[in-house]
Amino acid sequence: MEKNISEDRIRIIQVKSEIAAGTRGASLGIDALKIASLDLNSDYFTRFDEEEVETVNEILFDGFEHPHAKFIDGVYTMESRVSEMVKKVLDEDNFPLVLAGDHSTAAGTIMGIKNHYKNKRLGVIWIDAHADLHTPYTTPSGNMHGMPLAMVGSLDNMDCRINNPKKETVELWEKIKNIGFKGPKIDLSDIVFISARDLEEPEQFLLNKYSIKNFTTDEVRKLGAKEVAKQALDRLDNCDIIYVSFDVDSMDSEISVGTGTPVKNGLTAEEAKILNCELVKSPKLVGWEMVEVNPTLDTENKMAETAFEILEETTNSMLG
Ligand SMILES: NC(=[NH2+])NCCC[C@H](N)C(=O)O
Ligand SMILES: [Mn+2]
Repeated sequence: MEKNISEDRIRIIQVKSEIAAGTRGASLGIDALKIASLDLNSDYFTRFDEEEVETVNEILFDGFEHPHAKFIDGVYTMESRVSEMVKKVLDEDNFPLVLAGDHSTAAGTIMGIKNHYKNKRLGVIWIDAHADLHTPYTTPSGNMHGMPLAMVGSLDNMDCRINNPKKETVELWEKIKNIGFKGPKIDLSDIVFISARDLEEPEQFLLNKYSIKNFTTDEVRKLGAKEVAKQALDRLDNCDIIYVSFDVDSMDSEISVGTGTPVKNGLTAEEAKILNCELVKSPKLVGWEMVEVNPTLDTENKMAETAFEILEETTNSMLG
């Protein structure tokens, strides 16, 4: 078993990038979490060593050249940097706890994990309103935070093609899929979604094609968050290691106001907390991530305060 996470092994990796989101402001999410910790009188951010990945957010001022994969050149840089940082932290025998802006960089986290654990089978638990399985060929928006799982699954999803990205876009997309090493980092059937409820048809097609399980909000409510966490881990029984990605928009749009793409019928904050706290008890856990807090869309930092409480309890839960 992999896990024995002690307080001194946790490295908070900050990725204040927002270039892959469609709405501005997610790069401020990490600072909003820190403000929340102060307002809630928590010593959380004094407890762990931090790392920070340098961003390229200034490219936002230039406008985008790739309509079906906006700022893909910057996204390629970010995925590479995150991947290297996560690998470095794991190489040093520490635990990557990633706090990021837009969700695209979770692909970098997965690339870094797989680059360290080359021969291990990685299971991914994706708690999110969205499936983030688009490609430049299928995206409705061109926003690359809708694409991280396709990046690490090395997918194009040509069966569902609706866009015709230009040559330069495709070249960069190929480079992204091959960061770290050539080809897929995960098996698509080793993904479990929780509360994914705003999927486009090309994504639903992939869920069916690879028999990917999505625990709906209804199932979480009926079975209870603890039971769903158990069943999610059971489904990944054949995986050697587990990574959990928590997008705050998995929570209901009444709670997750301060995020770029809120969706109705989501989790309660309590359900999200229990799910994360249970999942991170797995001895196979090798990484955890929280994304998409956007204080510019919020009132009185509510989103960050809710997210911070989940962050703190989840971290305490992984320490055992
Ligand atoms: N990580 C996120 N918030 N993703 C939202 C994606 C929304 C939509 N599916 C799109 O591709 O534009
Ligand atoms: Mn997401």
